[in-house]
Amino acid sequence: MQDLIVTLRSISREFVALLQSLKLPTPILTQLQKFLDNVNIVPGQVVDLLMSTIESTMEEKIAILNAVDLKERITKAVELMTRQIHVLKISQKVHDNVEGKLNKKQREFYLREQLAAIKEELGEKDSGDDDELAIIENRLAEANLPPEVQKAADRELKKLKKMQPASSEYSVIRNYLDWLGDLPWSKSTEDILDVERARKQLNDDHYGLEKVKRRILEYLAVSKLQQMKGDVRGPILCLVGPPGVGKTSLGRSIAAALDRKFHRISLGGVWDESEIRGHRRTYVGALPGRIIQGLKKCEVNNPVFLLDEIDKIGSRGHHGDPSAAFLEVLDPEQNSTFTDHYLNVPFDLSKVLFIATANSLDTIPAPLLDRMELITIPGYTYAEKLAIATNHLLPKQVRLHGLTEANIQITPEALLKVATGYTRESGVRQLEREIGSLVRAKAVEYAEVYEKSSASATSSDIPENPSGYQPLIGIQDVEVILGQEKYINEVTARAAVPGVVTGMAYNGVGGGILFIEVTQMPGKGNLQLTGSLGDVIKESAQIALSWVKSQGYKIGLTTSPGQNVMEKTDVHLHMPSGATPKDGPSAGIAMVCALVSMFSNQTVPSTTAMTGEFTLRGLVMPVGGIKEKVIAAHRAGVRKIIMPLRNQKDVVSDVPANVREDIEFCYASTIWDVLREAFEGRATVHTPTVASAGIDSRL
Ligand SMILES: Nc1ncnc2c1ncn2[C@@H]1O[C@H](COP(=O)(O)OP(=O)(O)OP(=O)(O)O)[C@@H](O)[C@H]1O
Repeated sequence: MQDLIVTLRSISREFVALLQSLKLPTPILTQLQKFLDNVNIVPGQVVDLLMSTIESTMEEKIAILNAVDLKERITKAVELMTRQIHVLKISQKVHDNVEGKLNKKQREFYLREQLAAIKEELGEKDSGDDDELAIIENRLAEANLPPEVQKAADRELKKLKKMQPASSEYSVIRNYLDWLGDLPWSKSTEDILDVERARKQLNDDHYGLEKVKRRILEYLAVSKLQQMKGDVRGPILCLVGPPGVGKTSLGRSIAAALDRKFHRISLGGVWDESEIRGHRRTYVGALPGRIIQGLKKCEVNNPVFLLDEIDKIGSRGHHGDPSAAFLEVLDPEQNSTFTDHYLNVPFDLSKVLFIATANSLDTIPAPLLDRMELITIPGYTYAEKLAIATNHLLPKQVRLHGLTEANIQITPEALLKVATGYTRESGVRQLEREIGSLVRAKAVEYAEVYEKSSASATSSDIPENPSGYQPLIGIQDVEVILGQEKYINEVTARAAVPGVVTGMAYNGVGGGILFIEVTQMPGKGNLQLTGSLGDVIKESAQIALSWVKSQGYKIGLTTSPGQNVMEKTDVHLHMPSGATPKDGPSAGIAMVCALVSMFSNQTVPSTTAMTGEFTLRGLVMPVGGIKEKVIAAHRAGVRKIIMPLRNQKDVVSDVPANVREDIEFCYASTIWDVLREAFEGRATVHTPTVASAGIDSRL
C-alpha cells in the first residue's frame, strides 16, 4: 500500500511539472503544488483532486468514484495519470516544434500590424499589396507584351498572387515581372533615313575617312530601301582600326544621323557568358545580361548598340564562352528570338543596329568574324592629323575648358610640332590630350589676366581678350608648355651600320618601323634569335639564313660555290623592343638584307625600309597592312620603301597622295630586286638583272 502512495505522489509531481512546461497560469499551478506538498493530505483527496484535472471519460470517472477501496482507487488513478502524462509529453513535443515556427510568423505579423497602425496614424497609409499587384498588372498591360511573353507573365503573376509578400520567392518573381514590364517590347523611335542628312552629320563630326563614310552611307541607304519594303535585315558592321581613330565616335555619329538612341557596351575583359546572356533566375541576385540591360536603359527596341572592343572579349572562360553568345546576337537570321537566361522568353533584337569595333582581327573567332562586315579605318597621316586637330580637337578642347575660339589659336606649325614631337600613334587620342594641355596652360594665363583686369576695371564690360593676354600659341610656346620633345625622328637619327636594316610592322595598334639587327661571332654555324619572336617570324629568319647560305657565292659573299659563309661563325638575329611580341612573315626580305649586309659589310641606308614575305626560292610575296605601314614609316622619316610588286595596288589605292609624293617606292618580285634596291647596286653585292634573275651573278 505504501508503495502505491509513493508512486501516486511521484506521478502527481511529474504531472504538475509537465503542466508547468505547458505554461498554464502560474497561480493555479502553485496552488496545486502546495496542495500536493501538504504532508497532512490523505491519498484519497489527492486522487480526487487529480482525477478532476485530467482528461477522462465519464465511465472512467464513475469507475474511480465506485472504487471504495483506497488501494483499488489509487491503482486506477495511477493508470489514468500515466496515460495522461504520455499524452502531455507528446503534446509538449508538438508544441515545441510548432512554437519556433509560429512565433516568428506571429511576431512578424504582429510587427507588420503595428507598422501599418503607426503608418495609418501618421497619415502614410501604404498602397497595400493588392495595389502593388494592380500596378504590376497595369505595367505589364502597358508594355504590350508579345503573346508568348504575356503567357509567361500571366503564369508568374498568378503565382505571385498566391504568395506571402514577405517570402523571398515573392520578391524574385516581382523583380522578374518588373523586368518584363520595363523592357521596350514594342516601343521604338522613328528612324530618319535621310542620306543627305546623314552625310552632313558624318562630315561634320569626322574629317577624312572618305571610304568609311561612303560605306556607312551605302548601308543607311540600303536600310532605307529595305525598310520601305518592310524587311530590315542589314549586315552587322565592324569598324576595325588602331586606338583613337574615331571608331567609337563614328558609332555615335551614325546614331545621331539616324536619330536613334545610342548605347555602348564595352566588351573588354568579358570572360563570362552570363554577362551577355544573364544569369538564370535560380541564382541569388540574378540579373539579365548586358544586351537586355542596355535595352531597358534605352527604353526603345531600335537603338544603335556599339559593341566596343569585340576583339578583347575572352573566349572559353570558366563560365562558358561569351563570344558564342554573340553568334546568336549578331546573326540577323537568329537574333529575332534572342533568349536571355534571366528572362527565359525570346526578345526580338532584329531592330537593333549593332556596330562592333575592334583593334585587330586576330583574336576574333572566325564564326563571329564571318557574321560581320569589316570596315577598316587605317591610321592618319600628319596632314590628316593636322586637319583633325584644327577642325575638331582644338575647338572641342577650347569648349571643354570654358573658353571661346577667340581666346585661343594655335599656329599650324605649332600643331605639327605637337603631332610629330609629342605623339607617336596612329590615332589622335594622345594628340587631343597634348592639345588639352596647351589649352589648360592658356586657360590659367587667361584666368589670371582676367582676374587682374576685372579687379581694376570700373565698368563690367571686360574685353574678350584682356590686355596682357596673348591668345596665339606659336611653335616656340609648345616646348615651354609641354616640355622637351618626346620623340625624335627614329630613322634619320640612326647611322647606317652593316647588319642593321629598317623593317616595317603592323599590329593591332597601328603601324610602325622596326629594326632588324644581325651580328656574327666565332661558332659552328648556329642561328640565335631574340626579341620576343613568334614561330612564324622565327621560321622567316631560318628561311632567310638558309637562302643566304645557299646563295653565298652568287651574292659574292664567298669565293667558291661550295664554301659555307657560316663555316666558323654563329649568327645572332635580334629585333629591338624586346618586350613587344612580334610575329608574321613580312620581315622576310628585311632579314635577308640584314644578313647580306652583315656578311658583305655593306650598309643599307636607315631611311630605306622594306616589307615582304620571302620564300626559299627567292620570291617576294605580298603582305597586309600596307597603308598603316607606309604611313608609319613616313612618320618615322623613311624615304624609300621596298615592297612586293603585288602590293603596288594597295599603295596606289590606299596611301594618301602627299605621303606617296615624299616616298620612293620600289616594287620587287624576287629577292634579287630587293638586294639591288637596298644596296643601290653597290659592286660588292652581286645581284643579277631582272632578266637573268636566279642566274649566277658572277657570270
Ligand atoms: N577623323 C576624325 N575627325 C574628328 N575627330 C576624330 C577623328 N578621328 C578621331 N577623332 C576623335 O578622336 C577621339 C578618339 O576617338 P574614339 O574614342 O572614337 O577612338 P576609337 O577608335 O574608338 O578608339 P578605341 O579603339 O581606343 O576605342 C575622339 O574625340 C574623336 O572625336
